[in-house]
Amino acid sequence: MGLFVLLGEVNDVQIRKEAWETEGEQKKETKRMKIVVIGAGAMGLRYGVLLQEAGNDVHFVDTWEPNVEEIRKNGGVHVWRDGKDERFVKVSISYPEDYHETPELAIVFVKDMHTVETMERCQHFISEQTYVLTNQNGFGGAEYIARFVPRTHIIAGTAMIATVMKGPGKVDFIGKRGGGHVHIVRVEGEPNDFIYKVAAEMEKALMHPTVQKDYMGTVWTKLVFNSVVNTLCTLMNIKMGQFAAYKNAKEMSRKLIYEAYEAIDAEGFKMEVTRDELVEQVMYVSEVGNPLHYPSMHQDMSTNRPTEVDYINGAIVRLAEKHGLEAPYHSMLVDLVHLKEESRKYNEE
Ligand SMILES: NC(=O)C1=CN([C@@H]2O[C@H](COP(=O)(O)OP(=O)(O)OC[C@H]3O[C@@H](n4cnc5c(N)ncnc54)[C@H](OP(=O)(O)O)[C@@H]3O)[C@@H](O)[C@H]2O)C=CC1
Ligand SMILES: CC(C)(CO)C(=O)C(=O)O
Repeated sequence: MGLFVLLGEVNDVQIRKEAWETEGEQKKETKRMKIVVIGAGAMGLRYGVLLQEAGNDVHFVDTWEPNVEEIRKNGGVHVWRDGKDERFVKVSISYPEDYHETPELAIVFVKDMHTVETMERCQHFISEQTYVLTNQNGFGGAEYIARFVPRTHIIAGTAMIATVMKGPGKVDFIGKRGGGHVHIVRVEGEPNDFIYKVAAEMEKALMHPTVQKDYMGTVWTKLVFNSVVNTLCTLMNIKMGQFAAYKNAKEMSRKLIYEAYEAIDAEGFKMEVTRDELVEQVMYVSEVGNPLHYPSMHQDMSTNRPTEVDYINGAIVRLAEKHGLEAPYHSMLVDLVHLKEESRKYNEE
């Protein structure tokens, strides 16, 4: 099926099938996975709640005080689905310093630029056996984690799942239950039993995981996707569907994706999809997948926080420069986003 191929899953059908086939046995044989989620923002809560509801033992740590205090006070979080069907989910949360157990899996969902300072506060509970998973956007998260954790124990990847933090202790899961998918990949080493165990838990949580084999290709494919959608929606203050509705949206996407792929091809990354397939994916996910979503960078812009543009479009510019190339569209977008970040102070006056 066309989209299936576009989303880069075709190479992994076999791997995915195996994860499905072993799921029933694993349910019987394996105990629940002990998971700590580092960063109880939008995506941390999404993964943590879904994995908890799939039967795992999940604890959250966060450094954002109003969030920790609100969740503690209430004993859980309020969850919406596309702004509707509010429900309350009990969760346990603490500051990193107050957590002293040994998780099998730590899932990092802070913004790229906060990864190092957060990992410093978490390293006491990361044992030699702990695997650390990140599905942060942009290029950098897994590399920062590698300062604290052996590369063989880092699982990187990407999430085509949209989530919005409505305020401390309040999260909106965008998209239908079971919509979206994640790609996971070991930063170093072939897929092993542990990554399949994680995939099986994700499958139970209806997150539709695919185990990939190429770290850089996996991360950079989503990075280029975000370099179009996150950045343009943030600059224009629009939802993904509103971007897709613009008559020249496809041509704009094509220009940005082609420019990025020049640098990527020079570096030799093995991307999940071709440049034209990625153009189609941007249009499809914006139009059909998440038309009502304001991408995460937009959420940062509107809550007066720094964006991840340096890890997304900025990473493309740096890769181009490394190969003596120019990336003028992406370079301009980086400046426009930073200009908009700075301009917020004038709007407040
Ligand atoms: N949201 C999405 O749909 C998707 C996001 N991602 C990626 O996942 C990673 C995490 O993003 P996401 O979950 O969206 O991040 P959030 O902004 O929701 O949460 C991340 C952290 O930011 C801080 N924070 C959140 N909201 C506020 C606020 N209003 N005021 C002050 N601080 C706040 C919190 O801790 P602290 O202040 O200690 O940092 C929180 O733990 C990023 O790399 C993102 O690109 C990937 C796919 C989809
Ligand atoms: C757009 C999305 C959800 C990918 O689908 C994303 O990565 C984000 O909001 O940052």
